[in-house]
Amino acid sequence: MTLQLRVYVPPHPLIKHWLGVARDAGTPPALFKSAIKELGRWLTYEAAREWLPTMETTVQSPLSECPATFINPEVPVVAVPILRAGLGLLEGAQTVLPNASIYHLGIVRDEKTLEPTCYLNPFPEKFDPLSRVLITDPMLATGGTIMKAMEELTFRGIDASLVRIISVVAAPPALQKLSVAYPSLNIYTAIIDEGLNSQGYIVPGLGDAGDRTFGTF
Ligand SMILES: O=P(O)(O)OC[C@H]1O[C@H](OP(=O)(O)OP(=O)(O)O)[C@H](O)[C@@H]1O
Ligand SMILES: O=c1cc[nH]c(=O)[nH]1
Ligand SMILES: [Mg+2]
Repeated sequence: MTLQLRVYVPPHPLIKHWLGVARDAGTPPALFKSAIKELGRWLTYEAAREWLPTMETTVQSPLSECPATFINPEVPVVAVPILRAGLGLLEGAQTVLPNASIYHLGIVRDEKTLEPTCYLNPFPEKFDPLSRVLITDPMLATGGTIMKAMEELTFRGIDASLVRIISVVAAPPALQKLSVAYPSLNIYTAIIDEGLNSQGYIVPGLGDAGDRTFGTF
């Protein structure tokens, strides 16, 4: 598979640790949710590098004036959790990006056809084209869901190169689709798995992320 887009798998011990906890079928929902939150925190930290806009100024230290760099408050930072499972990652992301505006995007895939349906879209008609957008969705499987999310954003003026996707497990079909449609996109994931089973679940994956987060088995 040839990928043009940039897919980062940060080699961080905390990311590996929480991925192991999330993968373990014996992990109960409360701990699973904590693991996903931690992954959201560290993946967002990694994704923010060279993405969050900064501004240069000076501050007066107790001893003298010195240069200082701050996050530029004029550039909108937008987080888009894909319901339901993206909410767990969002919790961690918000610890890194406390001032982000949150737009909850509801997309569910049909369990038989695997086709995504959007049931909640609170987006404005147009976003500020300079907006930095973080999409949170733990599972990139067939890619139907994430492609729909990208379509809804780019249609409203978002530049794909300013989007960061954080996911826990990404599979080749999703990465292939994103690569063809959005070559300038950047994805941060805890792992890239082998592929999908006949029901569209990622193998080895971690099962149904939404059900495991919210205890709906
Ligand atoms: O790449 P795809 O094949 O489209 O699958 C990935 C999507 O499937 C899951 O959501 P699901 O539809 O189960 O909704 P949920 O989060 O509400 O459980 C997951 O959270 C992703 O959003
Ligand atoms: O493995 C998968 C694939 C899609 N959605 C999930 O929650 N898990
Ligand atoms: Mg689900």
